[in-house]
Formats: sequence, C-alpha cells, structure tokens
Amino acid sequence: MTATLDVTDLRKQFSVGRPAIDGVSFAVPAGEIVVLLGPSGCGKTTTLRCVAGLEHPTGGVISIAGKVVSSPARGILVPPRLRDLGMVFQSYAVWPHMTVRQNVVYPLKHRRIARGEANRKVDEVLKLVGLSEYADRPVVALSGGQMQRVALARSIVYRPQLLLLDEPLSNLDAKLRLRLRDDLRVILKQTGMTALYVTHDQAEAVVLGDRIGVMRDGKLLQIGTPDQIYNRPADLFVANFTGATNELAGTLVERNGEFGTVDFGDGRRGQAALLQPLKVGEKVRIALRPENIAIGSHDGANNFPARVIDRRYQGTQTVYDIDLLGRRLEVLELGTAARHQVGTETRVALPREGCWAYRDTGPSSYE
Ligand SMILES: Nc1ncnc2c1ncn2[C@@H]1O[C@H](COP(=O)(O)OP(=O)(O)OP(=O)(O)O)[C@@H](O)[C@H]1O
Repeated sequence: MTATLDVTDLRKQFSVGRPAIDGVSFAVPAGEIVVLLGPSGCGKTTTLRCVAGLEHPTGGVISIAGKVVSSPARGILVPPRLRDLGMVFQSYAVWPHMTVRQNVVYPLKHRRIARGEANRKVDEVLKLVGLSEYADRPVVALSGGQMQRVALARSIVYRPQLLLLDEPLSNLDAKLRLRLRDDLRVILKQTGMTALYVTHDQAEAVVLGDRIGVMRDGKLLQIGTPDQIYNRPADLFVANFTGATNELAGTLVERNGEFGTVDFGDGRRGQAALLQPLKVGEKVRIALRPENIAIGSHDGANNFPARVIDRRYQGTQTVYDIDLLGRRLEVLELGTAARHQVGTETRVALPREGCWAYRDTGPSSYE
C-alpha cells in the first residue's frame, strides 16, 4: 500500500545555530515522487530524517497515510520502525558477508514472511532492479551501482508505504550515476511507491521528480513540476540554482501585462517577463539562461551589441563569455563547431520569455 505524506509547518532547531528547518510545508500524494533540491546545508536531509523519525522536530505536523506520526505540540512521536518506511542512503548500506539474495530477503525474514512467499518477492524485486543473475553472488563482488541496486531492492521488497532516498547516487561514478538515475525512476514508477528524494543535483531532480521542492536556509522556496521550476522560477535564487546563472540589473520603467520594459542604464531598454509582482520604478534583476542567448542574431525586441571575450570548446557544446551592456555573461551553444571567434563584435538576442525579472533585494539574496 502506497501512502500520502503530509508535512505542515515543520520546524527543527538544533541546540546551536539558526533553525535547520523553518516552517516547511508540502504534500506528496500517493504514488508521486517529490524531490527536495537545494545547496548543502539548506535543510533537506534534516527534513527527510524528520519524516523518517530519525530526527525529532521542534514544531509542525507530519502525517503518513493520514496518521499523525509527529506533532511536538500534541506530544506525538511515532518511532521509525512503526512508520512503515523504506530508506536508501548515500552509502551502500548492504551486509558485506551476505549474498545479494540474503541481503534482500532479510527484511522479509524480520517480518516473518513464509519462505516460499519471501523467495517469490525477492525474485520479483531482483528482476525489477536488474539483478536476477547476481542473486547468489556475495555483495562484495558487485560494483558500486549494483550494490546500490541491492540496497534499493532491500528497501522496497516489503513494499513500504513510503520510500525515502537521501542522495542515493552520489557515491557512484558519473556514467553509472546517469544510468541508475534513469532506471530509478522506471523502478519507482513500476512499484507505484510514494517517494521523497533528496539531492543537490538539479539534473537528478528533473529526471526523477514528479515535483521538485527547492530549499534554501531551512525554507521551501518553491514546489512545482520540473517544468514550472525550470520555466517559471519563483525567485532569483531558484532561477540561479536551476541554471539561469546570468544576471542583468535594471529598473522597471513600464508594465505591460505579464511583461515589462526594463531600463539597463545608458538609455538601453529591454523586455522581460515579470515573474513577481513588481512596481514601475523598482530596481530589478533579470535572470537569464546561458542557452537562451543567441549570438549573431539580429532579431527580437531585446537585441544588443556584444563582444565575444572568451570561449571554452567542450566537444558537443561551446561556452562563450560575452560582454553585454558592460556585464560578463555566459552563453551556451550546442553543436560540435565553435562558431564565434574571441574578439568578435556582434549582436545578441535575448528572448523576452527567457528574461525573468525579479525584485532586486541586494547581492545576499542570490549568493
Ligand atoms: N545534528 C546536528 N546538530 C546541529 N546542527 C545540525 C545537525 N544536523 C544538521 N545541522 C545543521 O542543520 C542545517 C541543515 O542541515 P542538513 O544536513 O539538513 O542540510 P542538507 O541540505 O541536507 O545539506 P547536505 O546536502 O550537505 O547534507 C545545517 O546548517 C547543518 O549544519
């Protein structure tokens, strides 16, 4: 049985420092994968550990399948083993002296499932994670990726109502990581399990998550589908963290529905999408993805002179540094040819849908 997870106004204050979690609320509907994404120290692991019952929250309510498992105000704290959870961590938590099958059958033995039934479940789950041929191998004779599959198999073999995963791919080499990332989503969707997944890797979040929650400093800044997070980031931090690394400062001089005119100084003006409620006269920052700038284009409302100041050829793509309105911006062009020479004076186009204007709250807001 797969279950809904509800987290309401979760708070965690350790004995020292600022709150690790500062009023976080979200829900994971049954069968959905929600990924908590954010930089190191933002509170995502602590949130997951509170859901697991490994950390004691100082405020808020956590419910699994409608049952309150944590509420400090009401003195409720259900221990981890009674929460019916599966957990997968960064380190391959497998028993080295056992075979793959012995590792995976362990939780079933522990739950006193009859041997025939247990073997059937183990076979089924080993097939799901692609390890059927390795059932009788000692786990120490497996690769890192295979060991993590064993850990996953062991966490889902008893079909817990909720699966918690904390950076399960981060100890794997780059190639394996990508493979298991793609497989993981297929496996989770096949089981139909509700899952909460923690990572600092935005690519992982996009591939795996039905929804992504972006965290910073103990707060949940935005939760939405990958498409919403990528195409309508709620603030400058979310935009920046998900790859819109270029910024232009200016002043909003006119509003026109969802768009506005921004003055960049020197009389230069451009159009931007207003992703926050902004007033005319407000200082704004525009966030812009490197892949959304077109070098050598003479089209569009936002067309400016620019100079190519550096380039880094990366095989399937080239990253350019350009000088635009006195700012150094990064541009990414796909393709195996580096088309623009360093020193070229050119023009660039910035599509207004890809120029996102946010309130300028000073440098500390996006660092
Ligand atoms: N046991 C603890 N005692 C005191 N402070 C802690 C403890 N555990 C975590 N913290 C603090 O709580 C904050 C959130 O930590 P947390 O591990 O949840 O962040 P994170 O986003 O998961 O980071 P990472 O990706 O590095 O694991 C950090 O400031 C951290 O230093």
